[in-house]
Amino acid sequence: MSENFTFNLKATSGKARLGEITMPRGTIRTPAFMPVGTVGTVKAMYLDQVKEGGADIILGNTYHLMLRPGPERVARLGGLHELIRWPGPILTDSGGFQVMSLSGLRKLDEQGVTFKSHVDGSLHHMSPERSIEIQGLLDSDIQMQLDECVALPNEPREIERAMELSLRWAERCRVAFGNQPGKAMFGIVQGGDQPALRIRSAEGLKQLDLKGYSIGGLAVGEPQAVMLDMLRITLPVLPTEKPRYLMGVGTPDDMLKSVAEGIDMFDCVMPTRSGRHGLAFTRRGKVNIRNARHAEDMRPLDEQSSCPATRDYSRAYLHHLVRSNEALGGMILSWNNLSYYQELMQGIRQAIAEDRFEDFKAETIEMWARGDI
Ligand SMILES: N#Cc1ccc(CCNc2nc3cc4nc(N)[nH]c(=O)c4cc3[nH]2)cc1
Repeated sequence: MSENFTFNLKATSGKARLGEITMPRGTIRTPAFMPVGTVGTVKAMYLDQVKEGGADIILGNTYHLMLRPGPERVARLGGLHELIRWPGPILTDSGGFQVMSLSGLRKLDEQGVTFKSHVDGSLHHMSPERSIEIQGLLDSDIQMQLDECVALPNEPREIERAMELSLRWAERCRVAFGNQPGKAMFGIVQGGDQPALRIRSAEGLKQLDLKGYSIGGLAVGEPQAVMLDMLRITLPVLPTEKPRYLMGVGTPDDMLKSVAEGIDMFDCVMPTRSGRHGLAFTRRGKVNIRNARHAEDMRPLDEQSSCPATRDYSRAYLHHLVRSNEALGGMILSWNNLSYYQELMQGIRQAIAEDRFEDFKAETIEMWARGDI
C-alpha cells in the first residue's frame, strides 16, 4: 500500500478511463461503485459480503453520523473503520446535501448551515471547518468539501449564488483539511445545468491543489441527457490525472453512459434501497419480484451468477419473502443487487483494459432491452 493518495491512469477506451487509487487502507479499482453505508452500515448487508461482492470502498454520511453516534464518540471508539469493522477506504459525504434533503433547514449563510435534526429535532450548526473536523474525527479516507446543492430546474442567479458560495466553502475546507498525506479532500463542482457556471466552478476548484473532483448538483431530478451534457462540459476542464466522482449516480444505464464521458467513481443507494423494496437488478435488466408472475417460478434470478443470492434462491421464494415483508427478502435482493453492480463495474474495467468499451456498453444496454425472460 502507498503511504500517500495516488491515482494511476492505466488505460483509456474513448473517453472511458481505467485506473487505480492507492491509499494506506487499500487500492480502489476504477471505474468504481461505492456502496452507501450511510450511518455506518450498508443496510441489510454484512460488510464481509460487501467486500466479497467486489467493493473496494464504501461511503459514509457526515450528516447522519454527526447526529448518531456523534463524531467525538466515534473517535473515542477508535474511528469509523474500527467501529464498523471495515478495514478498507471510506469516503464520507460532507453533509450539505443531506441537510437540504433530510433536515428541517433553518438557515444557510456564509458561515454554514443551521438545521434541525430529523432524528430528534435538536438544533445543529455546520460550518465548512466543522464538516472537515467531523470527517477527520471519523478517520475518513476521502473527505468531501461542504457545498450547497440546489434543486433543478432553478433560476440561473440562484444556481450562480450557490456555486459561488460552494467555491468559497471549498477554499475554507481546503485550509481546514491542511496536509494529511494518506488522505484526500475532493472539491465538488457545482453550477446546475448552466454550462458557464460549471466551467467557472471547475476552474475555481483547480486553483486549490485537490486530490480529486466530485461532480455535484446532478442526479437531482434532471433528465439523464442534461446530466450527460453537464459531464461533457465539465470533465474536459478537470485535470486528467486526478479522479472524477459523480455523486449519487446511479442506475446501471447512468453509470455506463457516465463512464463513457470519463467518470471514475460512483455512489448510489439505488441497489440497496431497491433491493429492500423488492426490485432485483440482473444482467437481463430489472425484475420486480413482487410481480405475481414470479409466485411459482422456481428459477433463480440468474443461474450463471457466482453470487449465492443470485444463483441459489428461487424467484418463488423471493416473491414470498418480499410479499410477506420478511427481512430476508431485502437482504437477499440487496446482496444480489450489489453483486450485480460490482459485476457490471468489473465488466466495464475489463472492457476498457481491452479497448472495447463502446461495444461493451452497446451489448449491455441491448441485453437489458431484451428484458428478463
Ligand atoms: N433509490 C434511489 C435513489 C435515491 C436518490 C438518488 C439521487 C442521489 N443524487 C444525489 N446525491 C448527491 C449527493 C451530493 N452530495 C454533495 N455533497 N453535493 C452534491 O451536489 C450532491 C449531489 C447528489 N445527487 C438516486 C437514487
